Amino acid sequence: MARSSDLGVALLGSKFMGKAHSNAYLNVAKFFSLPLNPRMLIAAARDPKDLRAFAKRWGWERTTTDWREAVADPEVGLVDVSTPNHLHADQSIAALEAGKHVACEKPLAGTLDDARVMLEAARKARKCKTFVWFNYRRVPAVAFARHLVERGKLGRIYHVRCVYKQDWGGPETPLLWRFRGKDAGSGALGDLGAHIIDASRFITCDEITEVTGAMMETFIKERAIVDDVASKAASLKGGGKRKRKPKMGRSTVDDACVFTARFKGGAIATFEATRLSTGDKNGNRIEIHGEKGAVRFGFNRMNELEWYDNTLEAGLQGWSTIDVTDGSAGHPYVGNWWPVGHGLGYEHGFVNQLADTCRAIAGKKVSAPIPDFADAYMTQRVMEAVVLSAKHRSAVKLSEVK
Ligand SMILES: NC(=O)C1=CN([C@@H]2O[C@H](COP(=O)(O)OP(=O)(O)OC[C@H]3O[C@@H](n4cnc5c(N)ncnc54)[C@H](OP(=O)(O)O)[C@@H]3O)[C@@H](O)[C@H]2O)C=CC1
Ligand SMILES: O=C1CO[C@H](CO)[C@@H](O)[C@@H]1O
Repeated sequence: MARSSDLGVALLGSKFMGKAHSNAYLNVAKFFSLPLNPRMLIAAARDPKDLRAFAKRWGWERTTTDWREAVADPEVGLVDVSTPNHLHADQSIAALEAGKHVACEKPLAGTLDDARVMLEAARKARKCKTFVWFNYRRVPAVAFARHLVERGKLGRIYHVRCVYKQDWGGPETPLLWRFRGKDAGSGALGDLGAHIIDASRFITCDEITEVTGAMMETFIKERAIVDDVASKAASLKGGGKRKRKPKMGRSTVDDACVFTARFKGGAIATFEATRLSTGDKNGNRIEIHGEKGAVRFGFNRMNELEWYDNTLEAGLQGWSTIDVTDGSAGHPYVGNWWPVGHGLGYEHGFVNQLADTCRAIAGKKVSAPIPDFADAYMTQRVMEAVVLSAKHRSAVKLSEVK
């Protein structure tokens, strides 16, 4: 039975992110004391059999293959958009028009045009709050790096260096929606680059003003077409059930991209995002160097933050590794989980973000900004500047990208 403190949730999409978010809805109220608790009301996807099994496993009360039915449900207060990028606009806007809060996966949209109409819809729906699942903001080490910047520990920032390197995009991986421009918008740029653009803006508390020297490359031009049978098994691990000689289709997105950028505060930055970094699985890494200190974060050691204090006397200087697992020492979120030293994993970022989302919906303060549509639109503009810079082989000022 619904309680007044319940937040009815409709989840759109039930695969990778559908699971990550379901895990968050299941666990958030067990680890955080919240002003309202999510109720897993209705899950929507295309395949009814898969969907029923998913709902049973994760505890969703109802299912539908019609996402509009889920969005319109009067008991739903929050619509969670966990579908491919080309659906984010229609689904988010329908939810906002129905008076629901929206938590949409990243990137905000496949295209800047879609992102713009989403932003306009969010502005019109004054009573509704919007959130974008840039989950790395809620990794304790990343949130702690921002705290250090806010406390002036780095001083003036000179360098921002970001890479997001994965290797699942080899020729064996079929033409998933992630390789189709009309569904994904872009490839490595929107999939991986969006995360590090967002994280760099978040940690530095600064905005990118110019993108230069972008290169985007589609190394693998054709991939096996995913037929209906294979699509159920095909995944980021590659393969799935293949025909002997599969029909091939054109990949219309970048496999990799690199660019440089300038921040308003004067820092210069390098970015690299790739699905073809052989040997790298989730190589999300950010390094920031300032006048007074520097930080380095790497997802492979996500419970640690490397720190260099440039204000110490010369003989005492050196990189140190902070074990970011001590809530009582001010490390964000971890106090809600395990005793010191019993770190967190990938999935906890989503739970931490959901806790802050529930607080924000209830009008409570959160310790660091959760990206809303306006915030994620800034990241989308940077992505567009990258596309324009690569296309015209030129520098692009963000003021030229609206
Ligand atoms: N924050 C993060 O770290 C991550 C974010 N993402 C983002 O999450 C979103 C979803 O990605 P992910 O969960 O990996 O995607 P999946 O391909 O794993 O799942 C997509 C889901 O959307 C449903 N769907 C509805 N309509 C369509 C359609 N036309 N084409 C394809 N699927 C459809 C699918 O239904 P059915 O099950 O019936 O096929 C499926 O449940 C993307 O925006 C992506 O960028 C993804 C991974 C990590
Ligand atoms: O955000 C993301 C991070 O990694 C995934 C793959 O492992 C991406 O495809 C995804 O969209």
